[in-house]
Amino acid sequence: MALRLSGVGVVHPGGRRALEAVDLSVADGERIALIGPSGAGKTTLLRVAGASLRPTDGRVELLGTEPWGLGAGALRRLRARIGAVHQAPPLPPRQRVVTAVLAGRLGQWTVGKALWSLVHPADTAGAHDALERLGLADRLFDRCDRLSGGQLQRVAVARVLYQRPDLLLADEPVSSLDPATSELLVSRLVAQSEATGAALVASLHAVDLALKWFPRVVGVRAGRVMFDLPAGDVTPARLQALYEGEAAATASEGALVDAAAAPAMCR
Ligand SMILES: Nc1ncnc2c1ncn2[C@@H]1O[C@H](COP(=O)(O)OP(=O)(O)OP(=O)(O)O)[C@@H](O)[C@H]1O
Repeated sequence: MALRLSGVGVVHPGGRRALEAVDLSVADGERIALIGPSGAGKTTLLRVAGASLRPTDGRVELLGTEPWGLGAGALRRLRARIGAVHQAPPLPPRQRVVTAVLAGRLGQWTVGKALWSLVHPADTAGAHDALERLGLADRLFDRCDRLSGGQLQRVAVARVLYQRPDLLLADEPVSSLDPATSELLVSRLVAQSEATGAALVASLHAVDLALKWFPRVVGVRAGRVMFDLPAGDVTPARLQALYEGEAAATASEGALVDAAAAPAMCR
């Protein structure tokens, strides 16, 4: 099992509850899209799934291990098996594209090799190959601050392709991208999952992409899983129920929706 969350709750500093009693299991090789309105808790859920945020309540099992019972070294090795694409890729502006891509494997290399690769890129052919899959091979030696926002997002995806993680987590990887580039990025993440058997969990505001590329779709609203369904069962009515409470939920200072009061198809 790639990921198992049981009764997970998160209260952020300041007291805002972002997740409540979330149960979610993701098998090896499975592809899941997280959808839901802004502030629903998707990023928080992905941070818990990537062991970068310890939940306030509940249990997390990640690639067969409970991350929060591990020592620092074992936790670092576990995190090196997880690949994450963020909404705004944290790429140092002066870094060269090749170095940014090779950084995907820093966690898997010895400290010496990792430090040396910052000066002398160790595997330019590998970085070139990953960038080629995203149509960006000609920018291999450019600096990151010479790239557009969309090109930077492609570099961030090239980095996880190069990393070859066992679990792929993508937090709105196509925010502010044009439709063709969005399609390219999602298709490459899906191809990577299929080729390597890595599970893929991606949050997406583009519902059409979620339904097209992901066999299973999880609707999240106000910190709770509202539905967890095969893509073919996500009807317009379910989507309306998921998104229609957005304004009300925001207005009530993040108050959680009572699951018992949720529509019948929710669980
Ligand atoms: N670091 C933080 N400190 C305090 N509150 C936070 C923090 N991160 C998120 N929150 C709050 O937790 C709730 C869920 O936020 P989260 O970012 O997980 O939602 P989201 O579904 O990813 O939203 P979006 O689609 O807009 O990215 C929100 O109410 C948000 O304000």
